[in-house]
Amino acid sequence: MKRPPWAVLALALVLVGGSLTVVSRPSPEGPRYITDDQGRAIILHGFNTAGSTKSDPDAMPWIEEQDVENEYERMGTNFVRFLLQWSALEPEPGQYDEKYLDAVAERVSWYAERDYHVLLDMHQDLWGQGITEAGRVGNGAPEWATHTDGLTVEEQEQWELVYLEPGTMRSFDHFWNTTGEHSELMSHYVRAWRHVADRFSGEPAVIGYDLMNEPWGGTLQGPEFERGPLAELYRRSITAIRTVDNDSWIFVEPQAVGVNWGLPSALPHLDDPREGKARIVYAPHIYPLPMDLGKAYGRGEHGGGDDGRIGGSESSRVWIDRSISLWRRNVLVTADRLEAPIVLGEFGLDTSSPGAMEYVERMLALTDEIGAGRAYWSNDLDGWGPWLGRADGEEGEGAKPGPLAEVMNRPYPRAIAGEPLAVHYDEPAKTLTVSFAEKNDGSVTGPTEIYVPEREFPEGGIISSSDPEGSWAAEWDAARRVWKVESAPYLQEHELVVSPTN
Ligand SMILES: CN(C)c1ccc(C(=O)NC[C@H]2N[C@H](CO)[C@@H](O)[C@@H]2O)cc1
Repeated sequence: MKRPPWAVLALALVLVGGSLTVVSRPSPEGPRYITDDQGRAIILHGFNTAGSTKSDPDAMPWIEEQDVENEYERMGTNFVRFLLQWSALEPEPGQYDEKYLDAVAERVSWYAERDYHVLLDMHQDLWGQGITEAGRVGNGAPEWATHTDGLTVEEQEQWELVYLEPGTMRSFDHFWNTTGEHSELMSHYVRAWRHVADRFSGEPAVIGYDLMNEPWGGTLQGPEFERGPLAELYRRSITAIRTVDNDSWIFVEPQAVGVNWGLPSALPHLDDPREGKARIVYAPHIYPLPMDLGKAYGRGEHGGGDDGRIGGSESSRVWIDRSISLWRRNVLVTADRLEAPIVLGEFGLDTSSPGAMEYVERMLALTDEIGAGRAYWSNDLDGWGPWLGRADGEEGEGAKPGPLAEVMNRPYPRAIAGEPLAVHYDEPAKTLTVSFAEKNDGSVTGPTEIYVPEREFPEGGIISSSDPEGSWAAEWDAARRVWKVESAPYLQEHELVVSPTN
């Protein structure tokens, strides 16, 4: 599909503009981490569930409980970014649909029973269904909160272009109070978050709240948007949530456009009024612009060397790698400004595209290297997800796993009993190394937990520690395929290595 020339210009801006970014050093003390109720650093690996929510009449994802079981069996994930819809939560101003929240709670319980962490994502794309009469393109905001002022919204072959439609722009401008005519909208949104947090503050499986998916500033863009109304929405939502929930983590996203591609975000530091350390998480997405322009991560199948043009696959991969490097640098700078851990809220692609699995492996290695959690977009049965489609045959079988499930199913530390220093998976050797520093403040009360897949680790594989013989112990939980490791409490640093059974 040919993309408009402006997109190529945008690509050049991203990749050239990024090189002009003034980069301050990421924090000298290294990455920050989300911690659980045992004081352990948790490493979140999972999926967005699900894109199908956007068009479901009940605003629920396609999954049944068996599919959660199947996901754990096939990939050992421990995290889900679960899509919510404001339109289902608050169908009329100030009226919340408790049956909708009951349905959400039921699905949260499916994950809770399997030791997952659930991130509740107030999802939107293109504001909401109400931007067009047919209601076919947007999702998120309820009709009563949608004010296009009669301006046109034409459906587009490229869905992203609908963001630029006059009626869509106006809907966002009213929400951000750029028009000064509907200040009530943001207040409703903030109160809706307070209602959700009040409902789930007692649910330990709910790790936190992702305040808005891929924010779009309408006529406000860049620092004016991120430091203006977007920061205002976040500050008001954080304050409202903290009146009912002191302990959940609050995830904030930069504006999507530009930052998804690798450009810097201007998001400012956000205070957290909770008792104790701040629990704000920086949750960007990555979709490298060359890929958004339809370029694959393949290596040279279609000719085209690295001649500097966006030509064949070889030059595409070079440009995509430049996007990824730019994204890494700018994400670390913003996370350091926010003094926040990083969770990559979305990354994904058509798994049938050339080089797709190499791209996924690149992103898995990158998030390990920067200490970030990750949620793949998405868990849907649409060629992007890990499933080839629903299994035929007996009731209760899950969807059939595809190549992505194979790549995702790898050893990782679900929880680390200290300050992580490095997590590295050596793909060729199928060996995981986890090193961490002892916390001597008594805040850590649980063991390190490491998941390993059946494939190379039929009985758990071989686990070793840098701790002296006899000062550490590893217990194998065959049902969950998890090593639980108690380490010597008096040592400064520990290194655990899990390798395949010979
Ligand atoms: C112009 N704007 C504001 C814009 C353009 C493109 C995306 C996008 O591709 N997003 C990537 C994926 N994220 C959503 C769900 O959050 C998916 O539907 C997209 O594939 C977002 C915003």
